[in-house]
Amino acid sequence: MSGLGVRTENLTVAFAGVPALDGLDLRLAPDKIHGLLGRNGSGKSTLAAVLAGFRQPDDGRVLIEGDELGALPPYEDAVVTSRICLIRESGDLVDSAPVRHVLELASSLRPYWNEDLAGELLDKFEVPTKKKVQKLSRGKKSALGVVLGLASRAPLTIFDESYLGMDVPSRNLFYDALLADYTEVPRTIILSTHLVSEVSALLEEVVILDNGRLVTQSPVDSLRGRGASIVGPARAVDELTAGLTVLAEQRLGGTKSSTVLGDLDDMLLAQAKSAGLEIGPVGLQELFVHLTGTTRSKEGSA
Ligand SMILES: Nc1ncnc2c1ncn2[C@@H]1O[C@H](COP(=O)(O)OP(=O)(O)OP(=O)(O)O)[C@@H](O)[C@H]1O
Repeated sequence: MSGLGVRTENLTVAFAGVPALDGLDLRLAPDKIHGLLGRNGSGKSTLAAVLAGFRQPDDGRVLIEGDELGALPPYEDAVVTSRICLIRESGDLVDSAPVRHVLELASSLRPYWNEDLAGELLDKFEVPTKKKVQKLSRGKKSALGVVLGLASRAPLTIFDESYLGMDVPSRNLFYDALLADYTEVPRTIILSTHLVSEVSALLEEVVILDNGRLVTQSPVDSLRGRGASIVGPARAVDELTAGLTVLAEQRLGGTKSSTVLGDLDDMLLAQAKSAGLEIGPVGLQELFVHLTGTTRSKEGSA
C-alpha cells in the first residue's frame, strides 16, 4: 500500500453565498504527515469533508491521486472512498450501537483494517468495547475515533480535530501511536487542528488557511526558517532586535527571548555571537499566530 496524493484546483465551497473555501489550489504529497492549520471558521472542516467525498465543491475540483488509482474525484467511487478515512470530532458513529459492532463494521468496510492494532489501541486508550457509543464519555468517544482512524490504515487518513475531546495524556498517547504506526506503514495523514504547538513535532508539511483562502503551504522546516528566536541578556536582545519585526517576547529576570520574522544577516549574526546570544529556529505556533493574525497577511504558496 502507498499513500494517496491530493490535488485541488480553484476549490470553492459556499454556504448561503458566503465562501467557506475560496478558490483553493493545493497539492498534498503522498506519504507525509500534513498539518491543516487555521483559526476557527477558516475552512479546515469544510476542506476535510470535501477531500473525503462527504461534500461536493460548488466550483473547482478535487483529485485523489495514487499509483493504481490514477487521479479521481472522491465521490461515488467505492474504491476511492474505501481508501480515505475521515475522522471528525462528531464521530459520525451510530450512537445506539455497542463499540464492538462499530469495530466490526469498520473492519468489514476498510480494506487495510488491522485487527491487532485496533485491539492494542483499545487497550491503550481503555475504551470499553461492550458499552454503547452513546454511553461513552466525550474523551473515550474521541479515543474510539482515533482507534478507527489508525487501525483503518487508510492510504489517506484525515483527523479533523477528532482528538480534541481527549485529555492531554490521551492526546500524547495518540501522537505517539500515530508516529509509531506511520513509521511502520507510511501513508498520507492530514491533521486538522488549531493546537499548533502540540502537533508541530509530528508535521512534515503545513497548510495554513484563513477565511477559506490559502495563507501558505510549506514544508515545516522552511516555514521555521522564516524567522529566528534570540535568547540572552535582555538588553543585548533588545539592541539586536531593534528595527526587526518582533513576533513574540518573553522575559524571565534579566533574560529575554524574542522571536523575529525574517533572516538575520551576517552582521546581526556576528553581533549576536559577540553578545553571547543564542539563535534558534522560530516556533511554528508563533508563525501561525502571526500569519493568521489581525494583520491578515497573505502569501502565495511556497
Ligand atoms: N453546514 C454549514 N452551514 C453553514 N455554514 C457553514 C456550514 N459549515 C461551515 N460553515 C461556515 O463555513 C466557514 C468555515 O467553517 P469550517 O467549519 O470549515 O471551519 P473550521 O476551520 O473547521 O473551524 P473550527 O476550527 O471552528 O472547527 C465558517 O464560516 C462556518 O460558519
